[in-house]
This record gives sequence, structure tokens and C-alpha cells, in this order.
Amino acid sequence: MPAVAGSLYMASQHKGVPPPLPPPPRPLPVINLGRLTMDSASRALAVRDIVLACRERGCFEVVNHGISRSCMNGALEAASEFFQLSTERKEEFASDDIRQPIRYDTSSRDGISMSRSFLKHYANPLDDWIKFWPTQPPTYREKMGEYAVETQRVSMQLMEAILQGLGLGPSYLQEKLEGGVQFVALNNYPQSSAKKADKIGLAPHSDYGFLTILLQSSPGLEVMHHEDDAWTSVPAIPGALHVHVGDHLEVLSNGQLKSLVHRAVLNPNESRISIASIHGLSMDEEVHCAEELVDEHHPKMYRGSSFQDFLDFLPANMNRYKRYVESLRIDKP
Ligand SMILES: O=C(O)CCC(=O)C(=O)O
Ligand SMILES: [Fe+2]
Repeated sequence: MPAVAGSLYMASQHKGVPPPLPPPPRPLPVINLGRLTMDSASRALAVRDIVLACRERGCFEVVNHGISRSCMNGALEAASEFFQLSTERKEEFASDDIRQPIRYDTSSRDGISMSRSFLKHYANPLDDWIKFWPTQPPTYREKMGEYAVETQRVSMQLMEAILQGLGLGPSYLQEKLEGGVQFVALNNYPQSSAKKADKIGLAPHSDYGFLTILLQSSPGLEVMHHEDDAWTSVPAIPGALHVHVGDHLEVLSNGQLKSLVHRAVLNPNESRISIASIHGLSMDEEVHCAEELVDEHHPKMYRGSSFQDFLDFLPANMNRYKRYVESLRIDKP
């Protein structure tokens, strides 16, 4: 009997019942976004698939989203060239103040960065924010700007589909979403080293907007689906983007959709870059449970809050909640 089978045999003999096999990992849904702009039957199927993926998995991959490979690669190159600048150059953007329009940091003062450096800035409307962005590398503004505009467009398409799928109608909140916050986080993780046992780049958390659209240079993102107690790694499918549900979509949907806990692990083969684009309402605009989704069988589950409230909440509550939305629950202890 081979050694492995032998040890399993011993284990099951000992307990009297064979050990249960772990369930095979379920592949993540991959959604063809082109169907949203085809005939109404195709759109209806795409809307159904998107809402099902949000409901059951909290995330999905999108292909055929209309963002060109050169635009996506351009954004990754711009990020990579920024992180290759001298420390002095990058630290021009260093700040402890989370309200700064642009911020570079390498430490874990945020409570979740274990091994990453990041540059975070706003992007929508681009004309209001681009003046704060780096001028080095020289193509940064052009390449990141093009990618930011494209992801904002995709976020609008996705939100229209989700709001339609929730029965709220595709133009629900449309103007507020168009003028809403787009917050872009560029993350840079070192290759994992054989010496260091800790392979976590970014600790488990949820994102606070409605949706996050994430582009990764190589695998490293891991997600924990709602019913699971295990991490699923998200493949870096060439040309695809990863999308997950944030805290404010959980609030808006009155808990029908749940924000997704995710983390980043260090890649054993190479350093890694990810670009997370977080989409929500404007700074002071409160997000509430949609009245249409509240009734006597589905009481309101969360209090309203804005992006600004999140920024106020964060400094004193580092590490208290993996999901900020827990702090908004009306029935919380
Ligand atoms: O690097 C990743 O894949 C995840 C990044 C992330 O979760 C974030 O920036 O909020
Ligand atoms: Fe995140």
C-alpha cells in the first residue's frame, strides 16, 4: 500500500469513519459583459448571471468589458514604474492623513497592510483629481487616467445591471453614481521569500464602496465566499477583471448582497502589482437601504452612512471589524 493511502487508511481505521474529502473548489463565475449591450434577452441573462454571482459568491470575473489590453497593461506599467522610483520621489506623496487626495505609504499603520506599499488617489471626475497625481513616470497621468475613465464606465454598466437585477431599475441612483467617488489603490507586493513564514501581503478585509474592480499583474488575490470557511485564489485571467461586492452595496440591497472578505498573499515567483478601483457615491452622500427592499418581512438592517463617515470611523477602529458594514448593523450587540 502506498504511503499516502496507508496514512489515510490508518486515520480512518482509528476514527471508524472515512475522513470526508474536501469539496472541489468551485470555479469563479466568468461573465461576458458584451451581452449587456446586445438584445434585451441577452441583457436579461447577463443581468441574472451578475446578480446571481453577487448573491452567491460576492464576486465574479468579467471579460469582453471593452477595456483594451493596451489600456490595462498601460496602467500596470505606470504603476510599476511609479513603484520603481526612488524612495525620496515616492515619499513626496507620503502622509498619515487619510483625507489627503493622494497618499503613498509602506507601513502597516492602516492595520491591514502586512507587506505592501501603496499609492492611493481619487479619480472621478478626472479633471478634479488628476492635478494631484504623480508627474513621474512621465506617462503616469495619461495611462492611469485612461484606465480610470474606462473602469468608471464599466462600474456604471455593472451598477445598472445590479440595480436592475435587484428590481430597482437601471437608472436608480444614476446621476449620483456618475458623480460618485472613484478611489484607486495601486498595491505593490514583494515576492514571497523562503525565509519569511508570513506570506500575507494584505490582511482580510472588505472594501467600503459599492463595487471594487481589480486588475492584478499575477495571482495573489484570495477571496472567502460567504458560506465558505476557506480561501479561494482568484486566477489572473489575461484580459479579465475581477469584481467584488463592497459594504455599501450590502447596505443598499438591505443585506441581499454581502460584501466580500478578501486578502492578498505574496506570490512565490515574482513581485506583484494590483490596481483596485473602488466605486461609491460622493464623499458626503449617505447610502441607505433601498426603501423598495424594506418591508415587514425584511426590516431595515443597516443605518445610513457616507464615505466621509467611513474615513471618520477608520482611525479609531483599526482591526475592530473585518467588514466595516458590521458596524452599521442596526441589530449589532
Ligand atoms: O492586491 C490585491 O489583490 C487586493 C487589493 C485590495 O484588496 C485593496 O486594495 O483593497
Ligand atoms: Fe480590498
